[in-house]
Amino acid sequence: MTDLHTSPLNLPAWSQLATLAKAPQQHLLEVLSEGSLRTQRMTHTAAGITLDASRQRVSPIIETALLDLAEQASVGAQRDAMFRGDAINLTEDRPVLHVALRGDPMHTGPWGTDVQADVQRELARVCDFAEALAAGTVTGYAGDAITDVVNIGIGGSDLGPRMASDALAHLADPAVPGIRVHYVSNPDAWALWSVLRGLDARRTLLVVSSKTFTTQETLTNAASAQRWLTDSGCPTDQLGKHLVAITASPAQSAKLGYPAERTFLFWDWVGGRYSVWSALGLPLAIAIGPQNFRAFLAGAREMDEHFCTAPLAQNLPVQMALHGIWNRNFLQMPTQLIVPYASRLVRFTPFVQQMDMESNGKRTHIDGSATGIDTGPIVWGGLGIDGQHAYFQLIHQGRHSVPVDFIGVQSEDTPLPLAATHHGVVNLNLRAQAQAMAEGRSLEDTRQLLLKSGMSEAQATAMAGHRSFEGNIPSSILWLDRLDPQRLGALVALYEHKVFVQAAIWRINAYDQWGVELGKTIAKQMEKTS
Ligand SMILES: O=P(O)(O)OC[C@H]1O[C@H](O)[C@H](O)[C@@H](O)[C@@H]1O
Repeated sequence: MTDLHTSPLNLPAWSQLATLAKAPQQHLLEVLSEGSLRTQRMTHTAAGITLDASRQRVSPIIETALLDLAEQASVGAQRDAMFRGDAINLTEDRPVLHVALRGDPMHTGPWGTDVQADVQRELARVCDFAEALAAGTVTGYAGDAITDVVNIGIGGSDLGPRMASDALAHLADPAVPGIRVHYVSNPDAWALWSVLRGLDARRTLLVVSSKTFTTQETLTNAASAQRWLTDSGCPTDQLGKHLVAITASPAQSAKLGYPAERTFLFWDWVGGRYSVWSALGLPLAIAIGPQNFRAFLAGAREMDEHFCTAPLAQNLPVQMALHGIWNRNFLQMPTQLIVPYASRLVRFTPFVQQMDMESNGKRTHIDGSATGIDTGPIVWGGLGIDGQHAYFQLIHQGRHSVPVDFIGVQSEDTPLPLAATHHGVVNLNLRAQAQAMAEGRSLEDTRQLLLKSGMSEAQATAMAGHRSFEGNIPSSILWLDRLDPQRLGALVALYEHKVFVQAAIWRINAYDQWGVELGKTIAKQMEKTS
């Protein structure tokens, strides 16, 4: 790769944006009063997801400068290098090819035939195994069909499949007996016991998910769960019937006794936090069925195609990344709130939190120099409606300015008689919050309202400060047509590419995570000396 900047500070568009940020800007209330033309211009759809970015604090001239920044930072060339399999993870000298995991099974992508063959082979193994489980042909030591799967893994080996299993829980029909999938990540004894105590060891399968197969927390839980199996009657020489390993280090899992035919592989070029598309998605494939798992991959592929082909001005991940950079680096907003309004997306924010913060929480450029600018935002949040009754107060009236991603679902098909009423309440609230945050309510408007409600002049003046809202809080709304495997796949890929684009502009390596090492090293030293 040639001609890549080392710091965005050297790019002309960065200086232009810095100048624009100092100039007075219109309040969002005024901006939005321009009407629907702005909304049309700033609303784009791909893969069943519509991004309405009209409430971002950008004027047309800022939008153009942001697009210039993406061009000058060679985002397109960097994207192509990732899809080609160049070793863009420079500190670990590895390609970054999670996109190949959801590539078209019928057409080899730019990553080439070797990667394609490996990916499709493991995907077929995963789907076959999920099918065999569903058919009841996978049995335990006493010959009983497996009914419960316990995924033991942490970080990237937990958050993705767990988030997606929750988001797509409606695909498991409670009237049809299926396989129940449980997740255990924390090595606290209760976390494991609270799952195992309800299970029958003869019908339980342990799926130990770990890229490295050296993670202390996961190995502690795995050893403890194996002990529970043997104490419950499983003969030691039959333990293999209850074990599955998912790993990029098969030598390591073999050493710990995991049978090769029950070991599902991924590779060092898949980052843990980008691994839900790989064999690591096995618990998800079990929970929702292989066909739905393939649809999840297909949705991500649709977003990949959009990312690779749509002009930058209409490119969803590029637009989200640029608005994030404007908020982070030029409007000095250090956090990013993500609030899904569909309760099934309850784990989406923690999932993106790992993906974004572990990827872009960096202070060193790719060339080893210090960035000198802020990089990845502090990602936080949770379900929107619940948040309204908790921390939204600070967003509306606190002194921090917090940009928001609202995530909503257009159509709802829960078979509850009043489902449409529920859905109306949820989406009405989403829209109301986005509007309230953007427009606010001025001191004078508030005072007038209070007077109209019957307050005296003195009372209204005293109360107005407490009851007015500055507004001007930037937000985007992401509307999913519906919550299905395809849209969920596309949504996850959208955030992955947003993170990629920001890293490409900041010129940091989004794909290593040296920051988690020091604590682990100290824990090991402490273990030795205690
Ligand atoms: O999959 P494993 O090798 O067990 O790693 C599990 C997790 O732990 C690490 O500390 C990293 O911070 C994560 O990126 C990773 O997903």
